[in-house]
Amino acid sequence: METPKGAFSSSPSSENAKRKISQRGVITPKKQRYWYKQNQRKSRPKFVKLPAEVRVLIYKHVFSGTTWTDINAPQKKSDQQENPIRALLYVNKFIREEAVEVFFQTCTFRINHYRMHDKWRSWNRLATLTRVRHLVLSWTKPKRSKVTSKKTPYSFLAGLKNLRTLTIDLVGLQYMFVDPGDGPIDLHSNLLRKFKGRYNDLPQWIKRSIHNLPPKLQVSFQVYFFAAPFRGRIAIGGFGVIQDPLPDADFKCATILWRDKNVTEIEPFELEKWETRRKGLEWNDSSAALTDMSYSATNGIRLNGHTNGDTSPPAFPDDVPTAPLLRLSFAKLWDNDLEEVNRLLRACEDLGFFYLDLRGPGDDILADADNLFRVGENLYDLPLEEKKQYDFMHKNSYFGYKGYGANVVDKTGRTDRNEFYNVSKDDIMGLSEKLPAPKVLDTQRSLFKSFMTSAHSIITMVLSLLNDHLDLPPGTLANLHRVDHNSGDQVRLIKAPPQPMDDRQLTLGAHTDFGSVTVLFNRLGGLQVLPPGKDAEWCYVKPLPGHAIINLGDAMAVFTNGLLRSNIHRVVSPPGAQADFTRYSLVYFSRPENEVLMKRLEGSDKIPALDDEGRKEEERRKNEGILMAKDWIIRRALGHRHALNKEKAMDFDAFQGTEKLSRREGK
Ligand SMILES: O=C(O)CCC(=O)C(=O)O
Ligand SMILES: [Fe+2]
Repeated sequence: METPKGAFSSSPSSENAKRKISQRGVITPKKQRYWYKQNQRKSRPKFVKLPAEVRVLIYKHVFSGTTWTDINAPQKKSDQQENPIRALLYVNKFIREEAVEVFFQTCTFRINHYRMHDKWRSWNRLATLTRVRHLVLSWTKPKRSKVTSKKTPYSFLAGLKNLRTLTIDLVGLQYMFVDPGDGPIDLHSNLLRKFKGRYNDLPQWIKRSIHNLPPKLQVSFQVYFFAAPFRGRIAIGGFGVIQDPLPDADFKCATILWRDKNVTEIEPFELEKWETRRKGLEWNDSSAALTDMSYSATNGIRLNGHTNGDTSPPAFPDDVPTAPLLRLSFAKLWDNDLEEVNRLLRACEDLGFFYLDLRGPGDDILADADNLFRVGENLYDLPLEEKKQYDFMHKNSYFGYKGYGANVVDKTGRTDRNEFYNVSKDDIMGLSEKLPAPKVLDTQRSLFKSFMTSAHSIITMVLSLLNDHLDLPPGTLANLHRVDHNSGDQVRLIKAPPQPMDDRQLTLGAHTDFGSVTVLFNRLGGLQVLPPGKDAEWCYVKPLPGHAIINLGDAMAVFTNGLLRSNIHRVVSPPGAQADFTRYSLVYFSRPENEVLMKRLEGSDKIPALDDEGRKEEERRKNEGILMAKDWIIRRALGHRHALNKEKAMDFDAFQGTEKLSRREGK
């Protein structure tokens, strides 16, 4: 909401403020002095002694988000007591004159058509009408039609000279019931018909009034969807229109979130997203549905018990321990900025994790990442049966889909709490046979290609800088990771739904990444790293907008015999209130080309020589047939799949990566 222009930009004691206030014609300096003295004399609380801008902030705080159904002032003392917020306007003349402006700028008036017949006459006469900025008209088809007059009750709209937003809420709850377990349902056409019906119900004179509103006025219609538990069944419905009846109107749709039978949040969304929403209308995950009946209302009507869908999640809390990742600039590294390169080296040796600020030169990949997050949401909206068709583990491939709970995450045999889908770089770049994939992915191959190309070039830059630092022959690392050669590089789209409050477990088990360099995009918290050292504790990595999280994997630790770190990390429920939200994340994993050997690299004096333990380790890899990057990665990626490996999936020693090297327990 706007601050009254210029009126309160400095303290009342300053000449400037006095001049501005008096220019506004609301309070003259004389009046101000008078009230000030009055207050001093009576030794009342010194509210008016506060700087004017602070008073305005207080008024705003009190009034913001309030909705009123009555434009008239409360007439009696008892009205004011019932209405403590508006009572602020009646404390005294000074406060009223100041606050009333803020009141009208900040709050919304709502008129229900049903009650118009006894309101509109008095409203028509009100001088205050010109001050109203935000109005919601809610329309219910009257049961007993009291509104007979041909003279439109909406003539008062013409008096709303300063109206900024008009929201037309075609209330009229339409709902249907669905039994849990009914399986996929397509409600779209049904709801569409009902919404159109609501709009058609509007009398011509209302439509005319709406059409005659000033062109600049922002008119919006509301569409609400909801899904709410009701006597062991699910009521699903919506109200409003979803068709733009005014060609130039700013059409808005909204999703309502119900919690404990109350509307707690309304999320607006643009019409272009309607198609995406529509897909969400299919309720297709009946196995996950309704484990929690307390509420559910999501992007359309996707019920999975705990999710509250894609209303904006709260910020990452500031009272949880976070890992001290360095924040590096892509632009500076690209320019070979000496200081920035030194920080990169420090980050790769100390923690093996850092943030990369991509804003500016990395805007393209940031935009691709945003789009891929949406692709991820569409992908996971597919029915489980369809997604399962793309699980290729039985063909000894980790590309494709991994179902919820398919991996063991600890020695006790607990399973993960996420789904993911791996998209192969070789497939997208046409370097290998095309894998079967769902349409939502197949139609996005050029987006994947663009994202993969950008991610790979970031990785090549990091590898080249590390190469210089390690004094390896020029191009050594980059030549083990050529984008046009076969490797296990992949994009991973991950979805982790919220977990029940009393049963939160690992979403993704503790691990080191299997390959070389990982580029990760997070929106919600939940990723944790275990810093080196014996007594270290898990710390969250706070997602930063415009930044990727970069980390090194097993191959870099092996190539450099532990000089560079491949840090252990895991994923848990997002911290604080974020835990109620579905966590999507997006990763690019780069890996050495298929035939590269997982061994200490030759050719650098900086890389420590292998000790006995290290030599044994290399020998073991050779004997187990996992010396080649390709085999190393398959073993790591599929080892914990219980459907493949049964009891063995719990053997964390058998499938370990460079965890021990990463722990540096002695240091
Ligand atoms: O989702 C995340 O933030 C991390 C995922 C991850 O570590 C992985 O897939 O290897
Ligand atoms: Fe990872």
